[in-house]
Amino acid sequence: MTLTRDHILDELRRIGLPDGGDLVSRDMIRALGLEGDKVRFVIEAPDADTARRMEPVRRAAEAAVAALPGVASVSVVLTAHGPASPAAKKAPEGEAPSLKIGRHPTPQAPGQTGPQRVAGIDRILAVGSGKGGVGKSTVASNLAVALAREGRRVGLLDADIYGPSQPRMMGVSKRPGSPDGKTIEPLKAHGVTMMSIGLMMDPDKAVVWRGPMLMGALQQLIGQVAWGELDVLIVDLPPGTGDVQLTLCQRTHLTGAIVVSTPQDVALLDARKAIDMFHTLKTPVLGLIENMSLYVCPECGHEAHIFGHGGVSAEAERLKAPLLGSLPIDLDTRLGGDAGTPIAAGEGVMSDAYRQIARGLVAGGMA
Ligand SMILES: Nc1ncnc2c1ncn2[C@@H]1O[C@H](COP(=O)(O)OP(=O)(O)OP(=O)(O)O)[C@@H](O)[C@H]1O
Repeated sequence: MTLTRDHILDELRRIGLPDGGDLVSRDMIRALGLEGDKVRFVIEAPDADTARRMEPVRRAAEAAVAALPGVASVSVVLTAHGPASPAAKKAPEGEAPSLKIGRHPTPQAPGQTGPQRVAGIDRILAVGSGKGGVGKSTVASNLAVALAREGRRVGLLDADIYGPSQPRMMGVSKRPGSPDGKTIEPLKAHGVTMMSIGLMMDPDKAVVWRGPMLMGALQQLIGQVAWGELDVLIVDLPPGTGDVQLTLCQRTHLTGAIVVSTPQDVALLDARKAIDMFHTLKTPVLGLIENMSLYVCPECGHEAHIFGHGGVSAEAERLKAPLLGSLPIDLDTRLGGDAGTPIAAGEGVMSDAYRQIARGLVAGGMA
């Protein structure tokens, strides 16, 4: 018999807690890892006092899992879901949310199957890319700002759990508040209601979440943030085809996905994988955006196709999906993103380009 996570969880269900329930039913197991014959996991107590009293439980859990056939070593760490750090308490928004971001996802209610709509949000657009660094987050933030300038009620959710960049790009750093400890108050920037997983985490701590915790975090960010009434929510996905994409497409009713790519072949190969994933998950691909398509020399006006030319439009044709726009390499786009003022918030050629993409989406009923 091959050892699986389910075997371990079944064993942990037998470990009762002094105040009722067991380690699994009380949702205390985190980061359960199984590598060959080595098992490791974390028991997360609700507070430090409880954690101190739970040392016998930790030992019992360790012994129980060590006794399973096929287990050579077990490492169990006991931690507490502590109060907010003093730095967070000092945040100008008042109390930091006491929400536990990264908990396990809640199962769908009986009778609920397939992707669910989110109350108050008319459309959800996922912005994805096959490869990192192609400008997906830049496009997501600028598109959000351009749509807001068209009078749409726009939300921007930064779901790039491994490298959230929207706080920097949109120029927000406040920790969101949670007056009732249940809902998270989003922030507002450049006319866009926004929330980023990056605003809920300690920026100095590495993220070590595994699949279920990522899914729980995403569920919370969509369902527990007080988005209000939105015409469109733009979700900035992590690059590639991982758990976040899968969860979002399977659990949430999406209007569709927009895939950003640079024109060179390697980026396009990865973009194709992302597109295939959306097709498999039955999420309509609404169109492609080519980023960094052209460089115009500011000195002499010479045009250079640094990353190649025509690849994204050919791909769009092959897919029978529209090419929503082509955006050149532009220094001010990069500077604006780094400074927290997306280029689409100002005036000029790039802002016009984003306005045109935004108008196309509105005209097509997609935003
Ligand atoms: N059209 C552009 N012209 C110039 N710089 C750009 C352009 N688009 C994006 N950039 C810059 O390229 C860098 C990467 O962009 P961005 O973070 O948006 O990519 P990403 O695909 O979201 O990356 P990741 O997946 O790693 O989050 C940033 O510094 C951004 O300012």
